[in-house]
Amino acid sequence: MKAMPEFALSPGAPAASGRRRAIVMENLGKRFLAGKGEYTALRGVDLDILDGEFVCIVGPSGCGKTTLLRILAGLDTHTDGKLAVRPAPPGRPLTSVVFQEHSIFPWLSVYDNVAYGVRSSGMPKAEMTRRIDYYLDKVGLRPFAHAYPHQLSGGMKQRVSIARAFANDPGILLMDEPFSALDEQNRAVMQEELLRIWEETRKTVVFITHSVDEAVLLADRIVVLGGRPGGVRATLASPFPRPRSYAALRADRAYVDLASRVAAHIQESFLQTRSEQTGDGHG
Ligand SMILES: Nc1ncnc2c1ncn2[C@@H]1O[C@H](COP(=O)(O)OP(=O)(O)OP(=O)(O)O)[C@@H](O)[C@H]1O
Repeated sequence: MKAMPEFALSPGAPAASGRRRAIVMENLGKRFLAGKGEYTALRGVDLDILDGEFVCIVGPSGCGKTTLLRILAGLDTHTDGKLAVRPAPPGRPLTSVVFQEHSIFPWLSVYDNVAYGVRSSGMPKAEMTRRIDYYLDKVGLRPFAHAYPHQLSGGMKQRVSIARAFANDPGILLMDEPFSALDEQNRAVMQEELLRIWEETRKTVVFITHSVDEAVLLADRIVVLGGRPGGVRATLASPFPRPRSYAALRADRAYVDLASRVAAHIQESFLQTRSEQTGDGHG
């Protein structure tokens, strides 16, 4: 995907924190055609995401989380406001997306699935092999490099998607509920694996989840979307140092406090979303 031309309007200027902004959304909105009218899924979204920041987006069902991610991924376009994404360095993709359902090719081996994007980057073969092996190791799939997707569990397939996304080395990693189809044990393992890889790469990540615990474990900042049309209802900064582990975090009183605050904002957004549902021209 190409860098969006509006970035010229806001060329990587530092945010108040002094860190560069990776994504700038100003009054961003999305209207879908719905029957003879239109349906506004997002309205007035003002949100900056900083370089190297791990942002989790939470909010009630239908508030526009996936719509927002699809717009950031260039899979859909915004209809109102401005969006600017800092261009990735030459030879690197602007974004990579990991979806809820793994999206790996059944006819390719684990190795070839992870290699898929990197192969078209023009990278020298030795470096490519080193990078793919590195991420296969990170997600514990090196012994399965020559296996095919039908020989893997759901958790292993999702690991392939994650290894591929990191191996592509995108400017921004977008994740839409990547662990929600996994059982609790696999989910906990994957969250810690993701944290470990992220610690090493410090990529800009936008991660959608329905799980408050997951958001608190992973995020530097949690953004609560809500309402109909959806918009930013709250943003909460995480006070927890890194590296993090679930065990240590759960024993921290501040963890319970932050999780309760996030849950309260989501509940508030849910009630607001429900009360705004009537007369929306949808369905
Ligand atoms: N292509 C489309 N055409 C019309 N309406 C759409 C389209 N895509 C999404 N919507 C509507 O936009 C709203 C937001 O949908 P979206 O999938 O972004 O919500 P969400 O917060 O990700 O929900 P969930 O948590 O259930 O996945 C919903 O009301 C949905 O029906």
